[in-house]
Amino acid sequence: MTHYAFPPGGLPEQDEDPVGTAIFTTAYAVLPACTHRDIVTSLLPDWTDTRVWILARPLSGFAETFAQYAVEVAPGGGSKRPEPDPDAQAVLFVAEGTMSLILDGKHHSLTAGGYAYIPPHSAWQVHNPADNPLKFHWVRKKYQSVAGLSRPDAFVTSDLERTPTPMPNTDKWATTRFADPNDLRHDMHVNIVTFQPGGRIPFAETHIMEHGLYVLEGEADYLLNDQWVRVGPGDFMWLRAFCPQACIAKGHTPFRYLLYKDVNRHPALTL
Ligand SMILES: NC(=O)N[C@H](N)C(=O)O
Repeated sequence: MTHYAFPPGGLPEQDEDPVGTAIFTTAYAVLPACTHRDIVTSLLPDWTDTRVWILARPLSGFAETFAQYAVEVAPGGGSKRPEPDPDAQAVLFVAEGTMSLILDGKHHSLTAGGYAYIPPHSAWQVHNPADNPLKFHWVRKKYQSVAGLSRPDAFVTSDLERTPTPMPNTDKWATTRFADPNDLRHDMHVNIVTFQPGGRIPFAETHIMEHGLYVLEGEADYLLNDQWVRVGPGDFMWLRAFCPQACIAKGHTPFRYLLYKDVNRHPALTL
């Protein structure tokens, strides 16, 4: 059965040795699942009974484009004003529990695998109507509008309803695309990438798109710049533009991750 990872939370034992697997460099970061404990969560204005692991944010003036959160909403919690920035668009991806989403006046109920694209200037609300926690991933990006192009339409779907598109020349690497790649109104994609055991990115991809990469299930060796790192469920990777990347899926089950990338726009020019 498909499983979608989420930060484990909890507290480490006081006699544990600190695990030194987190990596932070100017080109990439690795925040392993074991670093996502209770004491690194944030609370947000206008959200009740909710805690958030903020995994990525624009950081340095090198034009990072997105923020990425893992959000845990206790029963009865949620928000009537989830997004303070009207220019921000969002992708919500449910890992566990039930999400009640009101989007532009329409009600949607999302369970594990559920996916919502929320354009900028949308009216939306999120609540947890169930008796168990709602756990979801939230990617935020300020929408970069273009003269003559309207904003993209909202949509709600599920990983379980989508058919992954195989990558060229392989049956071991496929991408589940939620937005139409030819629809230039979109300036970000949040896809799910799936590798069968032994599947690989067989060269060091080096491109302008930034990535937030949350491992949903399975294991792999991942190349970041010049370093190979073993990653598994709940590990998060942040890659700045042009950071070389490749991977080899290990183990006996599919390796899957939620992948943010910025797309379809000119880079801003500075003097
Ligand atoms: N690291 C990745 O999975 N990269 C993808 N091939 C991508 O950039 O779409």
